[in-house]
Amino acid sequence: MMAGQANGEAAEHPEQVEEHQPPAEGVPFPRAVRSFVTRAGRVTTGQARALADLGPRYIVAYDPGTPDLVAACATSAQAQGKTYEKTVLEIGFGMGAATAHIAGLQPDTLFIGCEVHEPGVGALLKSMGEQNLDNIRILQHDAVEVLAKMIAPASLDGIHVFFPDPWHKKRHNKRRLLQAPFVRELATRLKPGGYIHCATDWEPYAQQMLEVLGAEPLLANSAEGYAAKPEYRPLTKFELRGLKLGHGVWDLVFRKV
Ligand SMILES: C[S@@+](CC[C@H](N)C(=O)[O-])C[C@H]1O[C@@H](n2cnc3c(N)ncnc32)[C@H](O)[C@@H]1O
Repeated sequence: MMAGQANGEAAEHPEQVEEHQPPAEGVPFPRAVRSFVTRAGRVTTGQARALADLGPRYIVAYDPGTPDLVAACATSAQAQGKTYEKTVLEIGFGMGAATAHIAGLQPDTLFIGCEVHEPGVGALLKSMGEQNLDNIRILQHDAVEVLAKMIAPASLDGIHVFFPDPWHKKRHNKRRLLQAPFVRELATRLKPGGYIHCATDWEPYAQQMLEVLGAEPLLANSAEGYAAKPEYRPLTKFELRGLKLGHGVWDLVFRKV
């Protein structure tokens, strides 16, 4: 079971989808290989209403003609009289529970969330409306492309990747998001001193994260190995249930040197 399912995501598991095309050498994600599959999932009435009412204000269109999304967001926020101290990118926010929680704790930080699953986008917008949150922008697009085309070098204060799809089966491991070439790209987008915080409940993926983050010369581990869970990351219902059953969760926090 995966983290997102406890939040009401579609039951269809991405790893049920076969993928036959091999990845090209040295390319983070050749277009034949993506870290996600487009899942069926019903948009609820509340999510649809949030998409219609709040989407126009908070959803940012994917546009490779905007090479510095952080600056563009800062400019449009300033036009509305708001200045943010920091900008954090979250990749794969699922239903957005952690995103909304952290955005509520850190009102002076702008959170840019990428998620491809439309019910998740609707769910986060709904939470934003309910919690009166203004400091989140959403891209409903592949984060790999967003990072490559829209995030300028050294523009982010932080990156969150919570419970990325683990792609358990050996033949699917190549679809994991956190691999060396992509980690290098992530690191280049951080400001010096900026951080990347990853969490997973799948130990082999935790080990892979530790290995690839640890091997990236632009990053330094903030802990000896795995980190203690930072207070801002909430425990999801799924995670609490897993912890009660004795399942592990691993957090990793690395800083740009
Ligand atoms: C296992 S879920 C975890 C969701 C959430 N972070 C949580 O902790 O509940 C992983 C999410 O990442 C999204 N995802 C995977 N690859 C992505 C990509 N390249 N760009 C945007 N979203 C992606 C999936 O759609 C899915 O919702």
